[in-house]
Amino acid sequence: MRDENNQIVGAAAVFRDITEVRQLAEEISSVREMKKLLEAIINASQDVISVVDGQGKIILVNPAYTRLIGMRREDVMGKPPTVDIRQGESVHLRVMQSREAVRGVPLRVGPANREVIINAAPLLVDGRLCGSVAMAHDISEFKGLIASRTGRAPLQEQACYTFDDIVAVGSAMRMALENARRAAATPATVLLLGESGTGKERFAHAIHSASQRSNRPFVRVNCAAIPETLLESQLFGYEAGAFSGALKSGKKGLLEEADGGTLFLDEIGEISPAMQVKLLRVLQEKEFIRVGGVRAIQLDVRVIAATNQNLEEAVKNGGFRKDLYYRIHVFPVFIPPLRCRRGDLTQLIGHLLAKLNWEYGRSVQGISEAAADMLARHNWPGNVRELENVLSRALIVMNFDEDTILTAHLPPLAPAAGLAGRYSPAADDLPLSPLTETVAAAERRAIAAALDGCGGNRAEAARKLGISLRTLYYKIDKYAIADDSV
Ligand SMILES: Nc1ncnc2c1ncn2[C@@H]1O[C@H](COP(=O)(O)OP(=O)(O)OP(=O)(O)O)[C@@H](O)[C@H]1O
Repeated sequence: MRDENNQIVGAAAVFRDITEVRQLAEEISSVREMKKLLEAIINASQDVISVVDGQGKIILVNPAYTRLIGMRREDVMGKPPTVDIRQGESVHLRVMQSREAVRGVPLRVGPANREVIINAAPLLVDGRLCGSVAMAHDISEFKGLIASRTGRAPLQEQACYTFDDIVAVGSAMRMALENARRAAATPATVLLLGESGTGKERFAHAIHSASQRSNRPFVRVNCAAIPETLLESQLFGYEAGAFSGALKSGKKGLLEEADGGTLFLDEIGEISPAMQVKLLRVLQEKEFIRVGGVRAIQLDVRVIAATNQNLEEAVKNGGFRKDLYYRIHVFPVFIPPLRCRRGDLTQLIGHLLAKLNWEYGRSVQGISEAAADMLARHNWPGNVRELENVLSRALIVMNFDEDTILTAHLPPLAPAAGLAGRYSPAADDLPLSPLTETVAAAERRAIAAALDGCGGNRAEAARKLGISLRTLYYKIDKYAIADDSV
């Protein structure tokens, strides 16, 4: 019917449609608001969250994930949940198979091999499995918290790095790596020699990880950081009531903590003559007595020692016991300074950038040619650690929309003598020890003689030697030139 009534019915239908559309629009907008709110909550969470869909593909990660795991959103989205795992099995896959939640699963994740504990649960909508959600917690944070509450340094009981985590391009470094690999396959005591920041600790981790003791503890003792008065009780532990302030139950020392595993004695050149005697006894007898105790405790540890000092020189001038030196000098591995392996620079920069991106929650892609050239011409007295610091500073000064390190982001770096021109990779890998040691010894002698000749006046000695005062201070420190010779 095409009468008036009909028209009224038609208009009512249009009005009803408009009302429905309006309601729908309101619902959509509130769903959008809810989605935004949920996203804001997930993004604000300090907990690391990742979600996979029903097909087991990653569909959501939050910024805390990027920071902790060290991988960018675009590197993981749409990928299987195993993409970020270094060690262990994917909890998402487990949850999807069992449709049950899991709690407290330890894993190692991301380029930095971060140790985390994961809880995960299935996403069930009307009984249908739609995916899985996981939350990761950084274990080192817990360890730090426990340490700050108990006042006790956290024990490092697992090695975090393998040989794959060591950049070694040039022949000198590859040789060091090869030696270390050989040493790892034996139970021999290893002595890591190299300047500060060359990667001795990383090598120690890698040797342990590749050894038969890899699933046993790895305990690092920084001999320079523990005060002399505490070193003995920290190393050997003590019996109940051994001294005032001692725990009633007594305490295990680091040696016992390392039993069955590896004991990493970092900065071994720093220990006092008295401790040298005690340590020698442990290495010879393979047993020790707790402070205040009488019972000898058997010990089964593999020792890796490291020093940035010239121990041979220290033995000659009486600073280090000869017998202890020979005990630890079983399998020496010399790690060359960065200035002698400039061919490693490009790869090191890439490796460190991945690590720093993770630490700073950034996604810096690379470095300009001019900036790389500037880094290649620096002498790197602080070695890889200095390079890491320079790159960290660059990341800090960069704006969030910049993804390439430019010279403007770098601090002033003095070009090394003889490297004023463009760096040529062919000039890589200066000769290895013993020539380096000979040169170092000659340098040490020259500096000590100059200081003597100038009555200890460092500014004058620096002028005579033709080096900056800063370099002189660095070298005095590096070669442990005693104050009395100054
Ligand atoms: N070959 C390498 N590849 C990748 N990273 C490295 C390498 N060498 C050193 N690093 C990094 O450089 C920094 C310094 O290394 P490390 O602490 O192992 O040096 P070190 O020789 O033990 O220093 P120190 O004598 O001062 O204790 C660390 O962050 C380490 O991870």
